[in-house]
Amino acid sequence: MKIPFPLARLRNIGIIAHIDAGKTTTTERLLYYAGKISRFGDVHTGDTITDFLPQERARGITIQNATVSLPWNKHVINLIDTPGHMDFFYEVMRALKVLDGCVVVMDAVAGVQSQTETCWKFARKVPKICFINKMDRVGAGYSRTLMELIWKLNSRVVLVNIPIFKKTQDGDSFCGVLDIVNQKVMKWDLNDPEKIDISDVLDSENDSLIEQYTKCRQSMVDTLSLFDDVLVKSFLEHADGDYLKLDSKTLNESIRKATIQNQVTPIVCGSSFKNIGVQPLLDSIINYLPSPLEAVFPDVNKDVIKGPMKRDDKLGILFNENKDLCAALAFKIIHDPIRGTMVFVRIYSGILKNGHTVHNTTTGKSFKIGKLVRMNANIPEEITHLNAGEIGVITGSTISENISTGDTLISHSIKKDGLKTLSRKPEFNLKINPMITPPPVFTVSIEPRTLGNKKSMEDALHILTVEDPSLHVSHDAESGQILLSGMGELHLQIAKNRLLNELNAEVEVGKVMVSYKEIINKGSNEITIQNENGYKFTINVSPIEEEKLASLLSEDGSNLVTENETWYPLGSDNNYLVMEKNIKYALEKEWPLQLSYESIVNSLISSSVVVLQHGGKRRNFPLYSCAVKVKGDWEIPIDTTSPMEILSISRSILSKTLTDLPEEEYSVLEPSMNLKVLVNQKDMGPVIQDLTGARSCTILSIEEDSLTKDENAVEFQKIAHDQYLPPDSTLNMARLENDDISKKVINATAPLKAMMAYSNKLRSLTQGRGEFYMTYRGMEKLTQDRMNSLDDA
Ligand SMILES: Nc1nc2c(ncn2[C@@H]2O[C@H](COP(=O)(O)OP(=O)(O)OP(=O)(O)O)[C@@H](O)[C@H]2O)c(=O)[nH]1
Repeated sequence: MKIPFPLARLRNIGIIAHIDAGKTTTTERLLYYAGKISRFGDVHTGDTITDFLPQERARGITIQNATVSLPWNKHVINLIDTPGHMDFFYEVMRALKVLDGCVVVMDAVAGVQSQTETCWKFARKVPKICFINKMDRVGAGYSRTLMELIWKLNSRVVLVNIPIFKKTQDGDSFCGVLDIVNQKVMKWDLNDPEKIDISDVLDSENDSLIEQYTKCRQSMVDTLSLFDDVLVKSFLEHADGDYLKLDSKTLNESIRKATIQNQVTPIVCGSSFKNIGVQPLLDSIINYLPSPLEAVFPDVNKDVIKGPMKRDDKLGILFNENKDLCAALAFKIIHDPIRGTMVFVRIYSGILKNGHTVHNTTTGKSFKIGKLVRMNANIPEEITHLNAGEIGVITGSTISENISTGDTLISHSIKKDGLKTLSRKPEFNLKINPMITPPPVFTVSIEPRTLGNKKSMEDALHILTVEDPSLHVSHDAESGQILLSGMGELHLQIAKNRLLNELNAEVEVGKVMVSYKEIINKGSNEITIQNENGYKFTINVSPIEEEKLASLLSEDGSNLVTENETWYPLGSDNNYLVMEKNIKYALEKEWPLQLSYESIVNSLISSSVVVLQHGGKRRNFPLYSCAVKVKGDWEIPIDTTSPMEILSISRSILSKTLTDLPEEEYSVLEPSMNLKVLVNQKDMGPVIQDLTGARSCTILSIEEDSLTKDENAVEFQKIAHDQYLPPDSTLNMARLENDDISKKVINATAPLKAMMAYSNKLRSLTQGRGEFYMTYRGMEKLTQDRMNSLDDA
């Protein structure tokens, strides 16, 4: 038998950052230097490996995650190139769910940009290294970017390498890096991407370089010594307290430990476009980011995994020490015109084999899987099995109706049909908590061109939403229209193009509108139905108290089990199905019903989603932040095999209890955004006037760019002060108080509706110098004024 690839030599990583930081260009160079491609493509010519969708090539931006695998120094790196545009943030969220570490790419001119901040915060538990890219550009600021990183992202840094420049007629030109760990000067040949001139820094005749090296080393050791006693011992005993004598192996081990513990971020720099600094980035991925054996444990339902999870060299994570168990998470689904449905999975435990039967713990269904493949961007490679820690794809005719994004799959690692053996163990019900889909904020109406096009429209919409769960389809009860909702205007534009051009749907798409919701202000009556067929359900709906929800949610927002209740998310509108522990069946030793518990829950989920989507009494907008509570006294006949009656009973109770609530108990909500506008001092007046006047924004603060009012700011300002930063002509610019140069940041909250087409307005108010970023803040009740403007619209 083939010996499995050692898990310790595997890296599952993502590449994340603000739009245009250079993620795809960097990925392309990583593939090139790893020997996976013989020439690198370019985002301008639309021939990169990871941006393979027609729309990605046409627009030069990444829209969906692309997985590639590359060898480096006897290791394998599975890498996901993620999109940087905020409309596609769900892609980043789902990649981070299955990755063990990530590379954060920064544009050395732009510094720490807003979407990088968002990604960084979301990835707070994931070990990271940072690649300061675009060092070749005029205005690139290595130390200025680092300063921002420390202040804005609150991280300690370890400078693995720093930039070096050569003098030219036009000034300094970026040509290589000074490797602080290995004491090397590395200079790349601009005419030959393979050629590097490497020398010992101490042999250099450049005193300033030696001084920078010495100071960086000292700063590195001082930072690492805060966390690592082994390093301190080595420094004192073997290096005689001399910073330069500490060997690179000890340093690398220490950086690795501190990175995996999330205590420091190693920094490397370069220019992907000019092929400088990419090989040291590859080394750093291997040296500092965790293997699956060192990664953070996945978040699972604690009711079935009672003891601590353990790690095994070959089997990955052991749940309840079960060595037969294979557990995987489905994190992405695509429909390939030739290969059919393809489900991307991350294996956490055991081995998944071709043709084995798997059990979906989310739906309660079991089925046989077809072929397994490993994807390199859009090129598949057939394989016989997937080992723990690996990322791969399941294909086969049975999977399309049996797996959705976020489902946990269980299989027997050895026996082809070994589910019977597993089904007696508690971990048969293991759930790796899925990612939560963010609420959509924009909507378009979709109509078939003719009645005959209705079926093909529904099929196309089904494919779109299965592939991208951050798109939602609903039905407007009042107008009878089908509505497609998403995360932003670009998101819906791309979806529209896919519908028309890729999926060939004959549809008319309306104009983009903001998604409104409704909320109930108090709980509805509890209604019980008990019928002669032996069904009994008691259900009511109440508004969710945010504090209660926050106290229940695990850190990544998905594990909701209390002593008496389990909370199941209902789509993306912050609605939940709350199942009380069943009084009758919970006491039985073995499950007495024909129908699985999962299919009962799934029926209740389906009916709740339909009724809540049907909308509130004010404007029929979908209901938001509701808990549908099913009391624990429910009963169903023991021999029922179909959930149909559960669907219809629960739907009728829910509709009735919501209809009984008077209209005054419903309120309309609109999406509210956190807004950050960067402008020069002299443009502030008109920008603020426009925001507070026509756009009803609330200004929260006005700050200097790159300063943070965060409570950690003082601590991190001190860290920034203590950290040695190499000389950088742009460093002081960040601190200049000169009104013409220093940018101000206006922080505000804004109703999304008022911010539509804001980029044109800001451009005209600031002669193109202003920038703005928005992130979703939450749904807010409409003020009377805004309610009136809704009436007028
Ligand atoms: N000068 C310079 N330009 C670069 C460098 N790396 C990338 N670029 C350019 O930056 C632009 C964006 O590069 P991409 O690689 O598409 O950036 P991205 O982060 O993948 O973008 P999204 O995936 O759309 O978020 C392109 O014009 C690249 O050629 C670099 O090192 N130096």
